[in-house]
Amino acid sequence: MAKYSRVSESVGLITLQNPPVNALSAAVRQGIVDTVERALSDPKVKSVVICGQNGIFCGGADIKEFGTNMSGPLLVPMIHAIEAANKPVVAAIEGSALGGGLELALGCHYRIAHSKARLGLPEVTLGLLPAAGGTQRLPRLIGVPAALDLITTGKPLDARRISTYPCPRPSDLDALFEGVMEKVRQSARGAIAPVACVQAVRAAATQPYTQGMEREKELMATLFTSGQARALQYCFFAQRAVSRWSMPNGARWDTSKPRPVHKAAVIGLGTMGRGITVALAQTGLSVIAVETQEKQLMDAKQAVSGMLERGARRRGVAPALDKISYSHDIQAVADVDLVIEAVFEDMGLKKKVFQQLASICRPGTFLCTNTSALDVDHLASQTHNPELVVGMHFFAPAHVMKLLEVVYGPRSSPQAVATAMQLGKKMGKVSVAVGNCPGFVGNRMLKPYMEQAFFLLEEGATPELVDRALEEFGFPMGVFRMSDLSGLDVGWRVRKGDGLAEPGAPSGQPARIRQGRRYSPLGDLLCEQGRFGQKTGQGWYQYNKPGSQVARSDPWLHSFLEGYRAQHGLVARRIDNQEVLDRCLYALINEGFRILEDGIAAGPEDIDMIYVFGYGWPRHRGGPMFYASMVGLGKVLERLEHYHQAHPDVPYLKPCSLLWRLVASGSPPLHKWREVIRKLHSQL
Ligand SMILES: CCC[C@H](O)CC(=O)SCCNC(=O)CCNC(=O)[C@H](O)C(C)(C)COP(=O)([O-])OP(=O)([O-])OC[C@H]1O[C@@H](n2cnc3c(N)ncnc32)[C@H](O)[C@@H]1OP(=O)([O-])[O-]
Repeated sequence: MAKYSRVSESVGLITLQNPPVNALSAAVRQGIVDTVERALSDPKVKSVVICGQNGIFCGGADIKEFGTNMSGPLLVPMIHAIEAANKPVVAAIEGSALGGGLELALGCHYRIAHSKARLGLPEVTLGLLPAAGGTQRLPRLIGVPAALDLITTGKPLDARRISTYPCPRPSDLDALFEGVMEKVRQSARGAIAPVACVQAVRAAATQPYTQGMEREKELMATLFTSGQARALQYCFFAQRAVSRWSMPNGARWDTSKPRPVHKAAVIGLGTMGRGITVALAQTGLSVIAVETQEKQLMDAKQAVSGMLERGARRRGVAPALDKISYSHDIQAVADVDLVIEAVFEDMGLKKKVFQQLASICRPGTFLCTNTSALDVDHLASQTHNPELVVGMHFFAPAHVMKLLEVVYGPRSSPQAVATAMQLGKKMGKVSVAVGNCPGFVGNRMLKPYMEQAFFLLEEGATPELVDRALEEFGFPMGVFRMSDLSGLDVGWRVRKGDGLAEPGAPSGQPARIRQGRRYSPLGDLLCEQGRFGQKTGQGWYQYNKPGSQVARSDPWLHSFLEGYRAQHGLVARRIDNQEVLDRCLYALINEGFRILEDGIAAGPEDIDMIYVFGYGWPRHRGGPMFYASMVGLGKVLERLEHYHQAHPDVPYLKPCSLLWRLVASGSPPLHKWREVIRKLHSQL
């Protein structure tokens, strides 16, 4: 696991060998200890070089070992021994030196890095801190401010020449640490690792090395056993697991070959279409951007160019303006490899576009829709080759948000899914393959979550109370602030389409019952008043002016809620944070179990990654299904039953049969759920 050789007579060369990233497993650590000892005791050897095989220095500690009984030499004494060596030891860094890998390099006396190498301490993203001396050595090497930045964000750096480093000279250390701590607490949203990172670097800056190392060890011990570290490490593997997709018909990632896509088209240049165009062009594809309205086309061209220029400035590259050609004629897409339709969310309009595409595009062109909830199979049936049709559901802003739901219908070919998944990966997205149903995975689960929030308002809560509870849990925005941001009219249009938001219920039907179940018309009533959220300056909150983002509590809304309750004979009761979390989150999780039961998502990791990357679910809580497994499935079931008994007219609160089954089979850990689901499907 660490090869030893002697080069040029006097140089001992130690090569880390543990594909794919030379992670520091027990065997590698043992290999390093043995080979360092050998080099130091060989009188012919005057200096030692440590490098990694296959162009990568080292990806850090072996994360897979974290959940196990760790054996083998410890990293800290191993690195100390290298630092204490009486012969010069040099780290020769190619590819990546991350986490424990960089800490190993920091223990060496010199470091030489390839100009393309990436160096970083990403431990914080796994809920940990660099506890092999990283928080103590790095500030000593590059200064406190730069070390704080690297350690608290986990972002990697390119290798740089020393002359380009700013000179580390903090004038007021206390103010610096307080400032960083404040910033970290705000952006961490309840994550404890970034805070511990600041505390550890503070020890480096204020205490002797040995005491600093003690502090680092103590903080790491707290993090290591925290549920947050488990959740973040779960996310690391889940993010990689979702690329190994499978479909219920047995098609899989490793047996389906994607087709290369060089030229793509985007139809419809509203907010989504513009973002998708930018994302494709930045990936290096040629893009035909189509918008039939001349004025809209001109506006879109200006907006897309602006986005590309800003992005290029940030990344220090040339903007990919010449990758895009604009057209108001859909015929321009005749020779592309793949089309992404992003017109207005209206089935009639989308059907028409698909019929046109089917007759214009050359045979074999993949036709994708960016719908967020409509039936992909129905669109596929408008074409001659339904096997070439899949959904590519991007999230706004499409060139920024990491999530892509790739939606397959019953007739989508494995090759079409593989091609969309690979294109997503090229665009830097976390692509998750999901089945076709209204709302797919993400928006389908959002429905019961939002419904509960509305019901809580009817029962006595305020938007402020509900949002605060969800934000304290770790969401960047509560449900009502989010709804104001994305526009209340969007959901209103969908509810009208579903025959729910009729002004005045059909005769004989109470206003709070629709289609035989409890319904809250609160959102519809606000829309009827023209309160669409931020864009109109009023929604669940009030804003200084239309477009402003600073939400303020609105006395009008509070008296509106009181009037509404009085009109419907509802008596407001006290609702606490726990009830908000229980009702909103467990209703969402229950739908997640239904999605697994229906085979719409292949496993809980898929759902979790959709929520972490697309819906602001706090990463340090691992995603909704992971969270349910941490809370305990028995408890989730018991709470759902309790609330369903209290609200029998709310079907979303009725625990679904997969949850019952999992609890009946002893609440197995999340990685075993697939077995229970498989059994369930084989019995159906
Ligand atoms: C005492 C404290 C010590 C210390 O402070 C703690 C640490 O070091 S914490 C650690 C701090 N270090 C980090 O957080 C670095 C985490 N790693 C990365 O950021 C990227 O993997 C890297 C940039 C290295 C390569 O990117 P890429 O080229 O796009 O490749 P890829 O990402 O697709 O990975 C390929 C395969 O390798 C697997 N695997 C990777 N790393 C590890 C690991 N450390 N372990 C185990 N496995 C690892 C990965 O799961 C995947 O497996 P599979 O079965 O094929 O799905």
